[in-house]
Amino acid sequence: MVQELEENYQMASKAYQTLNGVNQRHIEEKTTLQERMKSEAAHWDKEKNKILDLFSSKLDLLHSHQASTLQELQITRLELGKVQDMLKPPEAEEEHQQCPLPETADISQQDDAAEGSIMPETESGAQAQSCADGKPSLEDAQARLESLKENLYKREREITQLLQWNTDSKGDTANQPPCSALLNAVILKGLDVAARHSEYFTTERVKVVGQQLQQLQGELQQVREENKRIIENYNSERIMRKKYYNIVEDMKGRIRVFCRIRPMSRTEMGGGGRPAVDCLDEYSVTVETPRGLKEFQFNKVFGGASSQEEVFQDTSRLIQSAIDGFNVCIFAYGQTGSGKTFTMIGDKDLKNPGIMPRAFRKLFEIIQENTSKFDFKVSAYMLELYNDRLLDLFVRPTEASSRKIEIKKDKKGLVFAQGAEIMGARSAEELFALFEHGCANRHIAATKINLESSRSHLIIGITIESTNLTNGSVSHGKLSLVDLAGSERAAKTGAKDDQLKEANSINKSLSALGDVIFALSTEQAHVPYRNNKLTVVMQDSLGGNAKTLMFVNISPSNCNIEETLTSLAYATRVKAITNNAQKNLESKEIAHLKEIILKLKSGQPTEEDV
Ligand SMILES: Nc1ncnc2c1ncn2[C@@H]1O[C@H](COP(=O)(O)OP(=O)(O)OP(=O)(O)O)[C@@H](O)[C@H]1O
Repeated sequence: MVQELEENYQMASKAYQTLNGVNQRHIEEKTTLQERMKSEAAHWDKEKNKILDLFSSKLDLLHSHQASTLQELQITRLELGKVQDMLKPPEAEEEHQQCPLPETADISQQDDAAEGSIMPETESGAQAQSCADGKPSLEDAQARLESLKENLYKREREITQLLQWNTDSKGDTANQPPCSALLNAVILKGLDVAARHSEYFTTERVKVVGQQLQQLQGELQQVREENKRIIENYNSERIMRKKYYNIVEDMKGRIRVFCRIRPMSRTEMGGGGRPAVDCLDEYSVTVETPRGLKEFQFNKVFGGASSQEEVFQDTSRLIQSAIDGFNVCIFAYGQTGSGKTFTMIGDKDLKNPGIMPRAFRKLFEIIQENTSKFDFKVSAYMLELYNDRLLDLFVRPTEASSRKIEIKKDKKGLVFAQGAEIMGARSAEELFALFEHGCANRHIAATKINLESSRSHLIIGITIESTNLTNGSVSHGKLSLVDLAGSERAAKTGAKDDQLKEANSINKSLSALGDVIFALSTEQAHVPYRNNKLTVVMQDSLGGNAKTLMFVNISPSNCNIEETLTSLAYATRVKAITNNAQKNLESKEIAHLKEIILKLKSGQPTEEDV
């Protein structure tokens, strides 16, 4: 007996030494990796600065181009004015100057003009006649004044349209721009007037004016094309800059934040609401506030027309990370009725499945592709945090209320739910069946804002153990999918009694989450994770070792502006949080030694004993 104990002790000591050696090696590997990461981060910082420099020089160029374009437009406007003056039939001047004669016209024409003989049979003819008679009628003068005023407004509108078109980068190139249309109209008008007043407008004169107009038209076309090119360059550089920024932020371990704007709901449209939120490009969202337009930047912005598939496409690489042994968390945050459940789960009859069902499918697709190289084990737990209580959704509600579930952290800082039912799944279908079973036990109620409002936070934890069949190394990945209950104001949702209690509990937990986010984003020494069960559950996802993706869901309507701004400010803070994602991988030796130690501890015989 003593000898056996001695042998066991020897074996444990040996195991301890081997583990120590492996540990040392890992520390060295970690140091090397840290150094490499540091130098890569420095490299990316340099790259980022280069990109920023390039961008600002391009921006300067764009500004100077825009200034010169504006100048040219001013000149064009003046030129147009001059051209109009030149084309103005002599009668207009006569009215203003009590029948003065064109300076350049010859004497015979002047005589004719004085008699009104070159005036065609227009109202101005009559006016000229009355002018020649020396008895201008008040009505005539007034009518003429009105028509001049109308002409002036028309010109003003044309010029404004012309300027507008030039500043609008999205002008349809296939369509003729208003400036060309305007010039063409001027040319035609000029030719018409010239034809009617052929004595005054000699062919030579018409030719010169025509040439000037054509030259002007060509210059305008050039300015237009250059403007378009500059704006295209500006837009593509803006997008490129943000892409690189995302890569750098990713490398730093920043939490990724995607913003999703849902379409206007029938209730919002019926209540006279109008859209006040817009996506500027795939990274920026703007909100019309009473204090002006506010812009927010995220790693990705999805508009109302984005499909569930598009949203998932940008998310799916995280599923691969979970299989590779990373701790991954995807969660949705937003006002009640903003589309969190639609994004995470899908619509009611799952015609438009969201991230969760798609993630289940993707998970097993990747597993299927790798079965020749790895052995996989998938298991899941499903909880809801309802009225400050953690409930197991895999058991009946009556049983769930008597179960005690505690959130614990393992040595690597990974959160797990002690006391929760953990179910294995061998296919996407099995996992989905488990999920549906859990969903049936959830707390859902109708509020004034959302007919199927989630009254609890939903937390699904999927663990993936994969054993490399070649070298025996084992990795443990975790995929946490969280659909948070919506932040809300009781007055707006019409909550009473039990619903008010639910709403208070939801708001309390979200406020605790806000405190954690604030502490992390401002790098405080103390992070108040323990203030609420929600923050305890999410502690390895925020500021922990997870690769985290947050969806901030928002309504597009002007009636939700306040909530939208709060959510976007919340999400902007989350963007600043850095996680330290690490792969949970053990070599074959460590996994084996751990198994032996466990067996020794429990007094079971080991393979070596046999
Ligand atoms: N992108 C979208 N496209 C179409 N319909 C959407 C979209 N997002 C949300 N909806 C619809 O809007 C309504 C509210 O969405 P959802 O239930 O997902 O909101 P929620 O944020 O989860 O609300 P709560 O916090 O109250 O649970 C649902 O009818 C949903 O189908």
